Amino acid sequence: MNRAAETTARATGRDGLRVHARLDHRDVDLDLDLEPGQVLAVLGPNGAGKSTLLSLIAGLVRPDRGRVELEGRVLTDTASGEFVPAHARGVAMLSQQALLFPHLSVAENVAFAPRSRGETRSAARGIAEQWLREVEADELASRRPTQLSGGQAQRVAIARALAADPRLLLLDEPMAALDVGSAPAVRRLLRRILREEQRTAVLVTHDLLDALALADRVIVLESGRIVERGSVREVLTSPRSAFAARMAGVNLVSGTIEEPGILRTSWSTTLSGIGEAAVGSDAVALFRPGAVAVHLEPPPHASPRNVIAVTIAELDVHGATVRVRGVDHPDGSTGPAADVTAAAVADLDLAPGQHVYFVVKTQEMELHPALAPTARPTDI
Ligand SMILES: Nc1ncnc2c1ncn2[C@@H]1O[C@H](COP(=O)(O)OP(=O)(O)OP(=O)(O)O)[C@@H](O)[C@H]1O
Repeated sequence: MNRAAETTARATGRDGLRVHARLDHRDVDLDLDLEPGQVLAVLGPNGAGKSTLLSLIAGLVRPDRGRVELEGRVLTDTASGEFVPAHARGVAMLSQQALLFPHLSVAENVAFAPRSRGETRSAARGIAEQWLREVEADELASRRPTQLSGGQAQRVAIARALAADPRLLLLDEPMAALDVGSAPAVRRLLRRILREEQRTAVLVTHDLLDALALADRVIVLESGRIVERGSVREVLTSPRSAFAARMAGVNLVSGTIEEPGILRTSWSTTLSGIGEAAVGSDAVALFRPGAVAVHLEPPPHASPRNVIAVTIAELDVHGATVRVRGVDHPDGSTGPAADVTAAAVADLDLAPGQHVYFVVKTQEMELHPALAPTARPTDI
């Protein structure tokens, strides 16, 4: 099959990835499907279970209960005892560090997987040359890994992963260890490889840019459970978890819907907004920092506006905009943020410790149902 035909088969062929796995001692319980040709970004705080998910898929960790399938092939099944070892899964992993074999040249590193699967020396060399060209690293072929920059080494690691002809790529924060100068070029390269070749991939990242540039779907993990899932756009425009809201740069306040369009927080602030959340249900109010006006006194005729009393925690300057951060809410959740102009900060003479009022129009306040209980019950 030529590359184009192979790509089409990859994208339209059989099932993609299915993971249904529980690991008791890490308290991880995950359940996800990914269509072939899609890239899934996995977001979440430290210790949420992101690396564990990759290890379960790669065959580095066995679940206590569960099943992992790739393109219709069972890789792990605790019910039947099936467990395909890591090297035979057709899964390639790319980590933060390139982890090239130090004693081999760049070309030999990339030729390693084709050689291991039985290609002749010259065929493996040809495959290595092709992938090094693909990642624009062909001129590095005869170098040793110690003679490469971080960005160059990561390009070579990408070529080495692809030369193994994987059915699935696992990317564990591939740009995290690169300096700001080389990360964009590697991100562009990955975007080209993932998107143009319609590869199926799972990408663990802490960087919103990676999710936006590379992924079709997003899951957010917290405490070993998937708390949000959807398209990148859905999750980042209407986040429901505190983590996704922070990543998306929106304010999130939790509470209960007291009457249609009114959310009451546990510290008895009421917020009026627009949205479908039902009376009596748990809900979140979302508003953008740019939609907040900062006042020194509560405005006398605030309706239909929301007035939130805030103590300023800090001021962060981003170009001509200043982000005014409030101290955490009484329930311990992240305090609200407002983006105002530097001129407004000067006029109001804002400073940390000061008591101010954040004012947000009702139309700018979105009310959404809160997340379902975090643990999706598993039936395995
Ligand atoms: N080798 C291990 N043995 C036992 N428990 C582990 C092991 N590795 C991770 N854990 C635990 O499993 C849970 C999930 O950890 P994991 O490393 O998957 O999180 P993560 O989301 O990748 O975090 P980070 O962003 O810090 O890398 C945590 O409670 C962690 O302490």
